[in-house]
Amino acid sequence: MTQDELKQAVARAAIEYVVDGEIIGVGTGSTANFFIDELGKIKDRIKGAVASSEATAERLRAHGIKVFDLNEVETMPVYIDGADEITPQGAMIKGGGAALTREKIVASVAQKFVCIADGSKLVDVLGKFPLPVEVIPMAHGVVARKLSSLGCEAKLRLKDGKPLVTDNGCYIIDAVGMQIADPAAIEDAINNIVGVVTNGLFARKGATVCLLGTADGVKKLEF
Ligand SMILES: O=C[C@H](O)[C@H](O)[C@H](O)COP(=O)(O)O
Repeated sequence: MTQDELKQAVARAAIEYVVDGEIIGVGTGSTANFFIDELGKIKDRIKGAVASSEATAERLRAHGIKVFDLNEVETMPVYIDGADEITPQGAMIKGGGAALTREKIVASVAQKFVCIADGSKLVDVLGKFPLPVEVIPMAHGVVARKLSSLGCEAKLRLKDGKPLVTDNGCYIIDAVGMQIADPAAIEDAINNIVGVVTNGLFARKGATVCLLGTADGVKKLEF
């Protein structure tokens, strides 16, 4: 099976977690996109969705799914999203698509986080994938220096030769080569740097369930 077929398989399997008549939290990225396409097929069963990015909102609307502003929603039963890395304990790195802050916000409102990922995303220790850190633009230099002092190479993410600008008008610094033996401690330490909006570690509130696409079928990990 190709990686896309594995992503499609977990996207289909995640439909089981959709609660009829409710608002569903929807993530960002290629796996989440496959999920949105599946959600489109059962759109009449749900009230709508909260999107974790402008790209996701656009794709949801293209399927005729109503997109709610998070400020209109107090709680939702489930948030469904991909990950860049996930451990057997449910801690994740997210933000390869620069949507980490909105993802963390929407996930914080959901009762359950269902992570959908192809098998290549399962790792024993996080950190091979560069850790994304969203920063206030005027602070990117000082934040990069402080990140470097934590033992990584801090690289400003570029797009077409210019700093990539997130949906929140901020920049992303990718922390390359960070040793993440204790994800919760690193998540807190980075979030405490002045100028950081948030970082892509989901350790404090990680996944509740992970649907992992493998050659032997979809495996379910519960945390
Ligand atoms: O900002 C992007 C998100 O955190 C994605 O969920 C993550 O990068 C995984 O994306 P993909 O499903 O494309 O591998």
